[in-house]
This record gives sequence, structure tokens and C-alpha cells, in this order.
Amino acid sequence: MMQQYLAIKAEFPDTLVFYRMGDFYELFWDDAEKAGRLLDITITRRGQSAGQPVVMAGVPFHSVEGYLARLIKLGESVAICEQVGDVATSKGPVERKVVRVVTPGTLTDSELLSEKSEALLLAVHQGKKARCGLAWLSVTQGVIHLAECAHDELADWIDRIAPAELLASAGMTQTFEDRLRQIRAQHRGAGLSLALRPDFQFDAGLGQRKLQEQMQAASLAAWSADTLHDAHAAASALLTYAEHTQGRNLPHVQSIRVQRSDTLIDLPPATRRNLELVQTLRGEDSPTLFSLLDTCMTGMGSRMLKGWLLSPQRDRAQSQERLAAIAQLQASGAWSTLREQFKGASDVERITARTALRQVRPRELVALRFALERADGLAHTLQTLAPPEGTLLARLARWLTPPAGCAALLGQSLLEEPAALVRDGGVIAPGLDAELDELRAIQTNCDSFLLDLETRERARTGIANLRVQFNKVHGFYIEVTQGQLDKVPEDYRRRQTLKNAERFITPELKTFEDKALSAQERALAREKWLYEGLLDQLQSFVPALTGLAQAMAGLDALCTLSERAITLNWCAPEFTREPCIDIRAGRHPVVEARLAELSGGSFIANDTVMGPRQRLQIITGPNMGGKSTYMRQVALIVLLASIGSHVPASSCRLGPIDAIHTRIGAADDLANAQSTFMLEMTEAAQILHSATPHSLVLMDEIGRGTSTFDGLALASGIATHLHNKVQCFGLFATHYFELTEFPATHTAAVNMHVSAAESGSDIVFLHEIQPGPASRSYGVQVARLAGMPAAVLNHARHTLQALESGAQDARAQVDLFAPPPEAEVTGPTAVEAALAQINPDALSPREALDALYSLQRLLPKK
Ligand SMILES: Nc1ncnc2c1ncn2[C@@H]1O[C@H](COP(=O)(O)OP(=O)(O)OP(=O)(O)O)[C@@H](O)[C@H]1O
Repeated sequence: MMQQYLAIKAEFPDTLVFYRMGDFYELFWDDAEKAGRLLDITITRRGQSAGQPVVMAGVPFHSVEGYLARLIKLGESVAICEQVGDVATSKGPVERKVVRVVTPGTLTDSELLSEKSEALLLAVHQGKKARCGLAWLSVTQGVIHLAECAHDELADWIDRIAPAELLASAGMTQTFEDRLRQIRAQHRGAGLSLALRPDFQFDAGLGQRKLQEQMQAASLAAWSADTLHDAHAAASALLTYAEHTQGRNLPHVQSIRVQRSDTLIDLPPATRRNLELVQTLRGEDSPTLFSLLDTCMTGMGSRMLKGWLLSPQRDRAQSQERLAAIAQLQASGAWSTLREQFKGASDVERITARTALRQVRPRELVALRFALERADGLAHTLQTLAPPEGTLLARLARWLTPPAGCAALLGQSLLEEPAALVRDGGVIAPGLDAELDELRAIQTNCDSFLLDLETRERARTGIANLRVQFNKVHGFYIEVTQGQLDKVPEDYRRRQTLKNAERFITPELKTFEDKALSAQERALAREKWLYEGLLDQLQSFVPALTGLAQAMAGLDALCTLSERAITLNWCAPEFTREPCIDIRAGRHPVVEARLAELSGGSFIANDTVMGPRQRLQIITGPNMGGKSTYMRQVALIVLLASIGSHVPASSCRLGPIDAIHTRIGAADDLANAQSTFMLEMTEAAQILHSATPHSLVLMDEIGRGTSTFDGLALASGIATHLHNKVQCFGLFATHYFELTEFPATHTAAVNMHVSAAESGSDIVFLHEIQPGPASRSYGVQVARLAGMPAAVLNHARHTLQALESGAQDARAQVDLFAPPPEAEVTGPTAVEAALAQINPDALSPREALDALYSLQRLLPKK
């Protein structure tokens, strides 16, 4: 057995091998030690192999999923090695084979997958002339994606695809390997495992052939994928690896999607992070734009919606089409009926993939049958809307119609409530197969035969408490208690002796036992065979089911967008050809929802009007005033409109957009040894290089990471470049008041400020965006709100005064560290003193009112 194990292990040197032995999966030697450490399971030493004790650790087969989930989370891969030979007939160890390899990027078990996100496998090929080929897929989807990019764009692509596992060639150059290492180190979230594959697997010719086979086409021209040789090389490794892990080919992968960066609105990693699209800055799932949007009824819908959000198209045709569909769903009220119909629908997409991979369980197929009924209902509801031919809803209605015969086949083949696993039997419906029915009849007749035998034997022997029974170890037997043993007839053969009873078998019972047990075994084998046959028959439905799953997901996402727009009071955007961003009464959807949830407070809506004559807004105003919120809300509204969603505003007109760039906040990137300021400048430089007149650029307090003069000089240089050279739409928030002079000399720039009102030494934020520059910063007041000690505030006020007068008189030197004069107000104010005197419990209502009036009189006169 050890020889068998070692031969198998040699084929999977970097993978933990789970070797099936009875009811356990065992791991040996290094694998056992590693699993012991990672899973905290006991390691034992038993027997000997080549003179050494065998180190082993095991997990019970029935709870293997939990252990797998933990290992996959840690980035490990596991080869599942099952007994495939017949235990009864094998000489020596039963034949075993690795039936599948579970890796982070090729998961198919619903228990291991997140319902709301895909586990993606991405292969990267290092091409010539600093180009790369990319190919990626989710094994549970029917699409393979291809792209090509320059080496320096690779990080952006990997960030956008967000794979769970990366494949690269073992023969890549050192520089390329370093680049990948750096990208992996920056990868946020669950980590990114890397599998190195032999160089020959990255073969463009082989890749093209494999893709053609997969598509069953003689050329890839129909997918505009025939010339992407670097991507073909990546696809070759991708498909080889995916097939290797599943132990078979992937018949359900039947479409190719080529992604070109110039067809998508560019959302660089910094933008996705800063706008908190699917993850907060702290790495949590909520509150984010996606968590607010995602009220989808199915996991498929959630995954589809997330895909839409992260890959908005530049061309408006797709968003126009979705908006038209939403309009029709809303006008008819069908969105709500459809959402009701979606309730409880299962994940057709994943069940279909598992069917194609022949991993599907009986209960999933029953769930598929119900989902098909639902899809039929959904198609029917859509048809009642009579969507015009060629529209998205009309196409969805067509795709949602279940393939003829599929539901019937499932219905007649499977029991309504089948066993969890085929090998337990009790899966195939009666009436499908005469032989199975006959074998089952023998088992059912068993009970009546045994009762009959018991009655007859009691009569024959005169033993009133004689019982005929069955157990798994000893089979059938007749049990007679000690006191009655003298009545036992000659033909009874002893099977087992217990404390108070003896168990016997008779020739008649033995014959019956043979027949019953073999019937059971044969029935099980027959059920397995019939199930395999069912899987064969289902293969022809896989393409239609994949389309149906996509349609369900798309419709769920559209109904969700319809619901969100109504619940959150959003409006439909309009698209224009001329460049403009014209938003009336715009709101930040996530901040608005949080305000309502936490304090019941209302969000102050703001307008944004930008066009060729007003391209750059210089935004000033106090800290906490709402500058960042305002800038982000513009970006979020532009993004939502671009995916075809309604937007949080009263109206929105939007011209062409090719990218959303953001330079917001500053988090130290210690992992990459970049200082805050270095990171700030790197990101800003990238934006200046890549933005175009159709880009939206958000810059929040650029230059604050260095000395005032350096910062101001850089900020004004950047603003000038954005205005004169890039000519993009820009929102430029700054605390450098000097920059409010900028619009005077730059015609397409305007000053905007967030308003605040002073009340004594306090400040009230109005969160309104108004034309013109802000009058001052209120930094010290904000620090007071933040609970800064009074002495520090007093010091700061004094220094501020000195700095301000110093700015007027350039010669005056300000000593930042000189002690301030005595605090102006050290004791309590008159109001505070009077208030302290009042005992509210001792006051009548009338006296309380009088006290209030007298307190008000004590307020300092303005
Ligand atoms: N339009 C608004 N309506 C209601 N509340 C708002 C609005 N805008 C911002 N706020 C509230 O004010 C808080 C501070 O806003 P924000 O972070 O945008 O200020 P800021 O001007 O960018 O501050 P800083 O200059 O310190 O970065 C937000 O968390 C939000 O609760």
C-alpha cells in the first residue's frame, strides 16, 4: 500500500494528498506533519515502511469538506485519492486514483465556494516585447476570458480580475517573477496562491487548438480572439490545469470573452479601493456601494451585479439597454412579481457546471428541476410584458425558457427527496427502470417475509417470544432467550451467543438472506449506473442551461436595480454625446444610507455642473465639511450611470467617460517600502500620464504629505497640468487657500467651497457645495470637536493668529514653539456658571421657562 501511495504522491509533489482508507482520508509523512500543523489534527506513528515508522494523520471522510475549506483558505491545494477498485475482488491494496484536485482557483463544491463571489483561476503568460497574455475562468461558469496587456499594466489587470489562484510558467524570467511576487504581495483580501506550471504548457499553438476544441469551432475569429497569441499560450496552461484538477475536460465552457482595456471604463485599483466599491478601506464587505446595491434574490444575481459594477463599458449601448429594461420593469411593476418568483431559486449556474463535470449530487438535480419551473414562470411573466423584439427583456425571456424535456427527464428519473449521495441508494424514482423496481421489490417484500417467518417459527417451536431480526454485522437471525433454548429444533444453526439469548439461522433464512443482500447490492449498483446514464443524457442540455443561468442572473440583477432605484429614490441618468457631467441634487448613496441608519439625519444634496467651460473645480472648505464625500459621490454617480443603474440624484446628464481616477487619502504602503508622500506622488504621476479629456479625476488634498511650500508648489503644478494639458474633468480638494487664485488665470477652472457656519467658537457644517472660495479652514474648531485638550487648542489659536499676521507681514518671524499668552478664558463662562447653579428637579415648569430666558440673556452679544 505504501508503494501505491508513494507512486501517487510522486505525481503530486506540491499538493497535499488525501489518501482514502475506509472511512478516513489519511495523509502521510511531510503531508501529515503539514496538515497536523494547519488543521490542528493528531499525528500518529504506526508500523514501518523502509525501516522508518509511518507518520500519519487522518480526517473522517464525512467531514472532509470542513477541512478542505480551511486548507483552501490557507492557499493549499489537495489531491483527493479515492478507492476505485472493487474491494471484494482486489488482490493486494484496492486500486486508488486521484479523482480531483481541489485548489483555490478551481473550486466547484458549493460548500467551499462563497455564494456571492467567483473563485477565479488566472494564467499569465510572459510574451515577447514586454507583452503578457492572460486567460482566466471560473470552473463553475461557462466562459473563458482572454486579454493581452503590457507588463506594466499587469498589476491593474490582476487587481481587477481578483483571481484566487495564479498560474505562471516555471520558465519565466527573474524580472517577471519579481513583478509577480510584488503583485502578489500587494494583493488584498484572502491572498493569492501561485502555481508554477511547466513552460511547455504555455504554448500558443496548443492553446489555440484547445480553445477551438472547447468552442467546437474551426477558428476563433467569431470571438475576435484569433490573433491573441500570448493569450492563447495562457489559455493552454489554464485549460490543462483546470482539466487536471477536475480529472476531466470542461464541456460546459463554450464561450470566449475577449476583454480589451479600451472598451471598459478604466477603474484603477486605487479607484476601486478609494470609492469602496466592493470592500471598505478596512477590507470589510460592508458598508460599500455593492453591499448597498446587492439585494439580489440569488447568489447568481449577486455575482452578476458585482461583475457589472467592476467592469462598466465605455460604450453606452449596454447601459442604455439595461436602463430601458429597468424602465419597463418599473412601469409594469413586474420587478416585484419577478423578485417573488425568484425566492428560493437555486444556483442553476453552479449546478450546471457540476453536472458538466459529473460531480453533481442528486439533491442538486432535484433543485435544478424546481429552478427550471421557476425559470419558466419568470419567462412567462416577462412575456406578459410583451417586450419589443430585440430588447434585453425579450432576449432574457427567450433564454429563460427551459430546454424542452429537461425538467421531465429529471422528474421521471429522480425521487422527490433523494438520498444525499448516490452510493447510499434511494435516488432513482420508481417506474424508470424495471430491473431496479424488481430488485427493490425483493427488499420491500423482505419485511412481510420476515413477519411471516416469525409467525410460522413461533407456531412450529412453541417459543412465544422468538424474534426474527437483522443487523449489519451478522445478517439475519432468529433470537431465542435462554429459558427457551430446550425448544429449539434440530435444523437451527447457532450464529452467535449473547448473555441472555442465542441467535440462530435456518437453511430457509440463509437462502432468503443471500437473495435479499444480493438484491440490495445489485439495486445500489443499478442506481449508480442509472445515475451515470442520467448524467450522460443531461450533457446535451448543458449549453442551454448555462444560457438560462446567465439569463436568471441578469434578470435578478435588473430587478434588484429596479428595486433599489425605487426604494432609495434614485433617477434614471441620460447620456449625451458632448462632454459633460451635470448632476442635480446628487447624493452619496452609502453615506446617505449610513446617516439614515445611524442618526436618522438627512443627507444634503448637491449639484455638480461640469462641461467644456468648467472642467476643474477647486474645492475648499473646513475639514469635516464634506469635500471628500462630495467628490466621491460624483464618481459613484458616474459609475452607477455607466453600468446602467439609476443614480442618487434628481437628474443626471453624462457625456462620454473613459476612466475614473482617484488620488484620495494616504495610507502608508509599508509592505512595498513606500512612504506616504512617495505613494501620493506615484499615484498622482500615474494619473497625469493616463488621464484623457474624457476622464474624471478626483484629487483630495494633494501635496499635504510634505512641507507647505513644496506641497503648494506641487499642488499648483498638478492643477495646471490637469487644466492645460490633460483637460479632464477634475475635482481638486485642497486646504491651500493660495490655490483659490487659480481660476482667475485658468478659464476652465472654478472655485467651489463647502459651507460652514460659526456659532461662537463652535462650527456647524452645512455640507452645501457653493460657488466661490472658502473664507477659512476651521481646523482648530474641528480639533476641538475631536476632543483635543484645551491647552493644545489655546496654543494652536495663538500660533494661528501669529501665523496669519505673519503672512501679512512677511518679515515677522513666528516661533511655533513659543509658549502662548495666558489663556483668554480659563474659568467657566457666565452661562456655564449660571447653569451649574440650577437644580432642575426643584423647578416648577414656569420657573424652568424663566431660567431658560435668563440663560439666554447671558449669551455674549454678537
Ligand atoms: N452632503 C452631506 N450631507 C450630510 N452629511 C454629510 C454630507 N457630506 C458629508 N457629510 C458628513 O460629514 C462627514 C465628513 O465629510 P468628509 O469626510 O467628506 O469631509 P472633508 O471635507 O473631506 O473633511 P477632511 O478635509 O477632513 O477630509 C461625513 O462622514 C458625513 O457624515
